[in-house]
Amino acid sequence: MTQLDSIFSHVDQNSADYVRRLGEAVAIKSVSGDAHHRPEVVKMANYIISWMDKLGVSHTSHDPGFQELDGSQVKLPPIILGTYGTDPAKKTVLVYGHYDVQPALKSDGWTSDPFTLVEDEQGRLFGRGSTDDKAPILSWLWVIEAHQKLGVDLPVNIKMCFEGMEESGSEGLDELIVQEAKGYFKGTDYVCISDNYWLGKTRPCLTYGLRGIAYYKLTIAGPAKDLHSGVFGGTVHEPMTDLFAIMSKLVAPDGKILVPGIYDQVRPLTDKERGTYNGIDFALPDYEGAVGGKVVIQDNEHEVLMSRWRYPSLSLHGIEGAFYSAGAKTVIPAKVTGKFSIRLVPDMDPAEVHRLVSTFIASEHAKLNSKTVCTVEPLHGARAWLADPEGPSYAAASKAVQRVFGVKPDLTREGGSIPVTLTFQENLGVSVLLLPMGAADDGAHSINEKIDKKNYIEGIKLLATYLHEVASA
Ligand SMILES: NCC(=O)N[C@@H](Cc1c[nH]cn1)C(=O)O
Ligand SMILES: [Zn+2]
Ligand SMILES: [Zn+2]
Repeated sequence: MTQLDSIFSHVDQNSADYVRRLGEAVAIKSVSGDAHHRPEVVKMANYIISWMDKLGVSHTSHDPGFQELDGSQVKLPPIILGTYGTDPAKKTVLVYGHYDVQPALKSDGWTSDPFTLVEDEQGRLFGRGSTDDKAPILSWLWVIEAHQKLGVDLPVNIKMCFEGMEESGSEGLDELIVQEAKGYFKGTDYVCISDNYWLGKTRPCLTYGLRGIAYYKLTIAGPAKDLHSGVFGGTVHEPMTDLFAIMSKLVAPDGKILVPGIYDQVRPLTDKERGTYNGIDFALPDYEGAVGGKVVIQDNEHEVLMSRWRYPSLSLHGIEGAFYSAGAKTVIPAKVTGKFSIRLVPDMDPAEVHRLVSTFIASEHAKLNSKTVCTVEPLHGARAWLADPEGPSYAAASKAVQRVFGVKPDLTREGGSIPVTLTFQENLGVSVLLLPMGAADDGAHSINEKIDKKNYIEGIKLLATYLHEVASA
């Protein structure tokens, strides 16, 4: 039996424990976007630290300071830097992940409590953060534990960087990476991140590109207080009317962004790039399954992939300050804030995007001839990331996929954003690889987020095998 064979059977034998521990982590409501949950985010950091202590991973916690959230100063959760092994004869792999999660309420439409991990008869593990990103970050720890339990030498040194603000703009992380590039992060040979998803449900993939993001708050303020629409309706400029008018000018129903100049910065499509879409294992019906309805704009697979990976998109997310409860309250909201974001692609620059967006919104507001006050505030911005999927780390990951799953992985890009990928690539000057565990239908950020038990357990084996392959690369 090889070392990896014994690790695989150890992982299989301990699968119930891994699921139970994922349940402990999911029960911690580490929602970074809500100030009320900040103590839970810190509790999740402590949960990880307690495992690091048990496993002999040395660690330091970095305090990024405070952020302004909902009008008050809120302390940011720690960035945890861990070190396991410092053997100069071994390669060093830096793994990154995040322990915060998106918000979730049962009333959003979850079939079970979002913070109680529930396994169904198909082996799906439902719970907020199950796939994004709690199972992946815990898996790195289980890989270390498996080696220790079996007395197998881990063939690489591992550095770990786990943050608690990824879902809310990664506050303070870039600064720490720049500051520690020649300190803590020195000696990193490769970066590996498990925080995205396969393209479908069966074939694993290696991911070499992500879109960036520019997130906005658009506020329209009018009267000093909410008004009775029977008493004042028809006599005042209404913030909600103006907000709807402006937000409807940002994007067309066919997904085209209407902000003038926004497509000028997009890198042109070459024949070489077009060729990379051939042979990717991706089917429209499966995608519609993940979407949960027949509402896909494009009518062929390549166009869907290009629209997700290499063209920008603009999504309207919500409105703060608007009446949304049951009943028929006849209110004129005094001040409303629309939230929207633009996913950025190579070569879009967040500063230039901000200039175009704020100029356009100011001119659209001026056209309304309204006495309301309109302000646009960028919340966070990050450029797109694109790597060269060649070299020892990608080759090692490809071999690992073939060893664990018996198939060659697809090479993919993705439409989401993990801003730290570019920061690592530019500041550490090493290859960055995304090695996902979850499947396309996991529903990250959505209701009923899940990870399939099979993906979790085989994912632990995948990360272990990747480390062994990297060591011999
Ligand atoms: N798993 C990565 C992920 O979900 N990233 C978020 C990052 C983000 C940016 N602003 C709010 N969240 C994403 O939406 O892509
Ligand atoms: Zn994530
Ligand atoms: Zn996420």
